Amino acid sequence: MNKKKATLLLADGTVFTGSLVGNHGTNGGEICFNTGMTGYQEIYTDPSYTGQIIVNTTPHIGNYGVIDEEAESEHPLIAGIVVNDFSQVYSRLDAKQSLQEYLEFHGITGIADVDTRKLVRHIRSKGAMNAIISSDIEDLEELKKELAKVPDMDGLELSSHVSTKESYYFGSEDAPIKVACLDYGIKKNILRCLSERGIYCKVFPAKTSLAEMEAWGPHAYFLSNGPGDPAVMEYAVETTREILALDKPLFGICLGHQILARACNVSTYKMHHGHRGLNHPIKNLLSGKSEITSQNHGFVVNKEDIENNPELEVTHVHLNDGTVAGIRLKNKPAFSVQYHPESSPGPHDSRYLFDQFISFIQN
Ligand SMILES: NC(=O)CC[C@H](N)C(=O)O
Repeated sequence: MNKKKATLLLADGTVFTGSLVGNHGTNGGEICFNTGMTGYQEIYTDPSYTGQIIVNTTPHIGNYGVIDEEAESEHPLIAGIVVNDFSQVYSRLDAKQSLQEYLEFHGITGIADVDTRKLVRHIRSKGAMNAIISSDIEDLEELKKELAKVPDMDGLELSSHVSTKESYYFGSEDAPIKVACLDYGIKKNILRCLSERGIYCKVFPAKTSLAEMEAWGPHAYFLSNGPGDPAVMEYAVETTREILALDKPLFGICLGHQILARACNVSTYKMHHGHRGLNHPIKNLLSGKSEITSQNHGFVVNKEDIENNPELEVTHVHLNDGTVAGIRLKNKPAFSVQYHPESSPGPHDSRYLFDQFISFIQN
C-alpha cells in the first residue's frame, strides 16, 4: 500500500517522520503518552484528552476496529495520534468500522511508523510540550510557525467548550436517587456506573448555577473529569463551594477532584509529564489496600496545602511518585479521586468508590 508521508515536530525542535493515518491535514496540541495496552477507542473519545496529541506506547493500534458502545463521548476531540504499527485491517466480529475510517470521519490526523519508544523516552526526560502533526506541510520552518500558534495547556480553560450545551438525563427515571452531574467533559462510563447503582442522573452544562440544579431536587452532586487546567476554572470552584455549603454528598473524579480541592483553597500544578495508563498503583490510606487504576491527568493537587488544611484528609496516594490520588472532607460527605474508578478502559479495582458515594447518599 502506498503510504502518504507525515511529520511530527515537537516544540523543542525534535522531528519524527512517519506515515499519515486518519485524515490528512495539520494539527497541533500538547503531546502526551498513554501506556495502556488496550482501549484506544475509549482513550481517543475521552473528552479529557481535548487538545492533546496521544502517543500510544502499545505498538499495535487499530487491530480490533471501532464499535459505537466503546465511545466515551460523541466525538473524539483529540488533536492527533502517534502510533507505531497502525493496522488498516481489523479482526472483531462486532466492529463497525476500521480505526482509519473512524479517524477520517472525525477529521483526526495521525502519524504511524514512529519509533514510539524513543519518542516516549524523550517526553519522559524533557517533560510535556506542544507538538504538531502534518501530512501537508513538509517545510520545517513553516511547520514551526504553525506550532507556535498552538496554545499552552498551562492556563487553558477547555471544559466550557466540551460540556453539553443543554442538560440531559441518563438512567432510569424510576431510580431512587437523583444526582446532578456537572459536565466538565464527562465520560459515558461514569454515567453508566452511577445509573447501574440506582441513580437517575441529570447532566448539566459546566456553567449551570446552583439554583438551577437545586430546582431539580437532587440528593447529591457529581463533578466530572474534563480537559484543561483546573487553575483557570473559577466558575466551577465557586459553584463547588456553594454545593459544599448545602452539605449534600459530593463526589469528584479527576478534574472534578482538582476542582473540589481548589474549592477548599488547595492549589494545583502541572506535572512533568502526567499519569496516563491502566496500571497505576494507588494506596487507599483508609483501608490499607492497594488498587491498580486507570489514569489520565497532567495536573495534580498540592499535597502540602491539604496537609495544612484541618478540614481535609489525603485518602489515596499514588505509589509511583507519592502524589495525592484522593481526598475527603472531614466534616462533610464530600470526597474525590484523581484517577478513574469508571476505568473504561482499565481494571475495575476502584469501582467501590461509586458504592461509597451511594452509601453517603443513603446515610
Ligand atoms: N481526566 C481528567 O479529568 C483530567 C484533568 C485535567 N485536565 C488534567 O489533565 O489533570
